[in-house]
Amino acid sequence: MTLPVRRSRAGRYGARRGPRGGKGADVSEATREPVPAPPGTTLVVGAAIVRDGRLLAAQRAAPAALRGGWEFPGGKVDPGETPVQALLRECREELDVRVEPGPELLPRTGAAWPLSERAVMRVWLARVAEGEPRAVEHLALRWLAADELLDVAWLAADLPVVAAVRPYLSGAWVS
Ligand SMILES: Nc1nc2c([nH]c(=O)n2[C@H]2C[C@H](O)[C@@H](COP(=O)(O)OP(=O)(O)OP(=O)(O)O)O2)c(=O)[nH]1
Repeated sequence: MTLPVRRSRAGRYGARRGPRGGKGADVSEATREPVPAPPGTTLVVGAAIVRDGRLLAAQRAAPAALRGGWEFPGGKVDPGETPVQALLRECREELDVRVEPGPELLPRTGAAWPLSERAVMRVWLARVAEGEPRAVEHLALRWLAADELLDVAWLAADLPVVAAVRPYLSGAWVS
């Protein structure tokens, strides 16, 4: 069966379907040209770290309004940094691990996942290449199996991303 492609986006990102059809989203290679956030928009990056069929979720400690909410490890891209550099830095700072980014998880519409009126997030599938994640800045970490994905209170904007990760929990995207 030929899987549908999103032609308008495929050219820009070199997007391809995931190995199992990637029902929730398209993926692209981490090495593609970075896509800047629209002017006036903060670009956040997140790592969907998968191991043994589980997704790593991290519980925010701050600010107060977000404390207790669960998210993808990551943060804002600093000036002069590429998004992938920011992803690696944030995972080192927050989890004390080196991650290896895989394909980017793309929303069906738009260049990135909307977080708010002023922020968007780009998310890469990733695996731990070195170290064991520990909650350096977060309250807690959890490895969530497919049937546990919604057991934690994700930040609202993350829910579509979590749904998009689900088909990739098999780790089959790791070549
Ligand atoms: N890291 C991360 N941030 C998220 C997610 N979902 C979501 O809405 N956000 C929001 C929360 C924050 O308002 C913003 C990211 O800011 P951050 O505080 O993580 O960034 P940072 O580590 O660079 O922190 P700072 O230098 O600004 O203190 O994006 C997510 O899954 N991961």
